[in-house]
Amino acid sequence: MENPTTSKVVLLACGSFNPITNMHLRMFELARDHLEDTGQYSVIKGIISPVGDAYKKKGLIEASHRVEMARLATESSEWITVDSWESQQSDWVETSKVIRHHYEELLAREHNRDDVDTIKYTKKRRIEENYIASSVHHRKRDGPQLMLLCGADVLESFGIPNLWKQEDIAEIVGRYGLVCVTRSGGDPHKFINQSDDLWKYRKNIHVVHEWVTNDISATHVRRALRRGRSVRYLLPESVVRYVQEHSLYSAESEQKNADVVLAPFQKYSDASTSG
Ligand SMILES: Nc1ncnc2c1ncn2[C@@H]1O[C@H](COP(=O)(O)OP(=O)(O)OP(=O)(O)O)[C@@H](O)[C@H]1O
Ligand SMILES: NC(=O)c1ccc[n+]([C@@H]2O[C@H](COP(=O)(O)O)[C@@H](O)[C@H]2O)c1
Ligand SMILES: [Zn+2]
Repeated sequence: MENPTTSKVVLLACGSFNPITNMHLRMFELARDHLEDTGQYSVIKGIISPVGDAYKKKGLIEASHRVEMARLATESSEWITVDSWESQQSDWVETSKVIRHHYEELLAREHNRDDVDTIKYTKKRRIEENYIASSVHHRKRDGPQLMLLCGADVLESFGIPNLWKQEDIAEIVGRYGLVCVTRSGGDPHKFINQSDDLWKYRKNIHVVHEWVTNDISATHVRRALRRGRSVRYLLPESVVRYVQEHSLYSAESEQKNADVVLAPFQKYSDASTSG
């Protein structure tokens, strides 16, 4: 029987998705199982938010392609969706602002079910049914929670100087919450233990252990593609087809932004030098 005190959760994953891989999709399934297994949460929706071109990461191809591939990849999911708001902003948007944007949308949707959404109608209807079912069964005072979903490498990147603002980390982890999926080579528990800031918010950080260690990375996929190797079964078939049809990922595309500083470094190094 369902626990009447469960909180509704929406999971938001920010990243390059250059291109989206099966592991990005698995990350959502693993996180939902983990959260629901605690008996405290009911996960009603997942959002993939590809970063905009202004992030300037090396090898980052146009957002329109990355968004379209993510759309194709999530077509068969009943609960994972893609949102292009972040990718359409002309400047790079800090993750804390992306979360705020989606949280405001979520609250607005709670009050107005007629708002426009990019997800197709059937998926929208299923998600809305979930909302309704959860609000009938679990009369929680507060609305749904939005949590950031990431791999352990993103959590560990919190420790890289000039990449994240301390107040943003505090807001993401303290106010919203983080779901972190283990990735080979990382040890999120150790990282949390060693950081006073993260330790303070440890109850808001849900570490999901991926037992089937999976080393799929978009870097590996791009490398295979520019060498003419197969990437079948690492990506959804529709994404493999899209990559082929548009001849994406070449030696040339990998050189994009090669001599440009990543947007957060640009932003925070400027801030520290300008006083
Ligand atoms: N194999 C994986 N295990 C756990 N998390 C993953 C895995 N692959 C990607 N992620 C997570 O998915 C999110 C988006 O990642 P991103 O788009 O950078 O993919 P990536 O495979 O790491 O790509 P790249 O190699 O270009 O960095 C991040 O939170 C990242 O940690
Ligand atoms: N300070 C910040 O808000 C900050 C810093 C670094 C990366 N990020 C985000 O984390 C994600 C990381 O993506 P990659 O792992 O593909 O680089 C991106 O969505 C990026 O915008 C945010
Ligand atoms: Zn990555």
